Amino acid sequence: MAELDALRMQLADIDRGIMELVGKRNAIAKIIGERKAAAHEEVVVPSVETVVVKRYVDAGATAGVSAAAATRIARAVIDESVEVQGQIPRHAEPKKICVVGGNGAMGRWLSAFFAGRGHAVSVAVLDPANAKYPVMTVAEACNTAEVIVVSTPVTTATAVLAEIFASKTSALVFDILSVKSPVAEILGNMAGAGMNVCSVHPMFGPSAPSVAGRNVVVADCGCPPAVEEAAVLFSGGTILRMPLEEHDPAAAYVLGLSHAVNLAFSEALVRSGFSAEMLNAVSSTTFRKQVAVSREVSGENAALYYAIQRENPYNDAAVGHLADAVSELRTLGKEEFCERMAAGAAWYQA
Ligand SMILES: C=C(O[C@@H]1C=C(C(=O)O)C=C[C@H]1O)C(=O)O
Repeated sequence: MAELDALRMQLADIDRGIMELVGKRNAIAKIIGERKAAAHEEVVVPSVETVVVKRYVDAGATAGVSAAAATRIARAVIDESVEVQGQIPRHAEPKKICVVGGNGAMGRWLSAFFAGRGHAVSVAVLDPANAKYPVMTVAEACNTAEVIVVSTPVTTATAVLAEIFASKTSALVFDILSVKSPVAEILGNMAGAGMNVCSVHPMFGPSAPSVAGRNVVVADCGCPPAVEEAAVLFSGGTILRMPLEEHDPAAAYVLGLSHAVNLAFSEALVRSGFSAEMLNAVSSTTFRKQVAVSREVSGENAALYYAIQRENPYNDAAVGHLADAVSELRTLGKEEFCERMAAGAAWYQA
């Protein structure tokens, strides 16, 4: 026992040393992050990360650490340094920004995010008593704000955009909806009338600690300068510019399909009659990973997830492929099964 205790003390010393090194690494990453912030550059540099991961794998091979563990450790320290860099305030030219729907989960995230960057944030909300920022009406925002962010549910966004359209405001206007088809027409009309409008989709939820390393789609609905103006507001994130009409076909896969897979997985578990405790006790590697994702998805905002399934007209085709693939899996012959599995592997390789 005394021998084990002594060995564990040695491990404890090493563990503290590792944390000390990660802390030192973070401090250097922070300096790199400050340079990036000053230059309005993205935090994540995938080509550098590839080199870093290889460095861990190579050093691991020498030190007797498996490639798998070296890769996981590399990922953990890189993710940590990305978050450190994401917390560095980015000094943009301060703007008067009104977040419509500023009491919602993403509305709150955006308000705090913009306020943290030195912007003067106000909100237009249904319940002013719960607001964390000065409250104004949409009409007032149209008169006084320099940026109006529409962060409402899909069902109310069109009416809000119509009110903004009617005001002919000169403010930069964008929504952050997960589904763009319901607002594509009005956004196009607003741009056609000369308004400063685009459409943004942060590809993350309100639990994201920063924008660093996270994708932000900035979609063009006919006013390219608005795209650039909005991109600056999200500087540090990984900005992806695209024409508005390209958003929903892709979102049907990166949101609709991936939610559907997880929702169906959870539903199948509910129908199984087994308890979570029982299946977790016999879990396989794949089951454990799948449960981690599906469990997280099951706790998300149901109204939003419903809209993502129902309001994106491209979703039916994406989820249809899933339904077909699952039903065919039950009858495929061995040869075809193997071919399809190989085709899947090849798709990821390409
Ligand atoms: C530290 C940097 O920023 C990020 C973090 C990296 C890391 O922790 O090694 C590598 C590349 C970037 O994605 C950098 O650019 O060097």
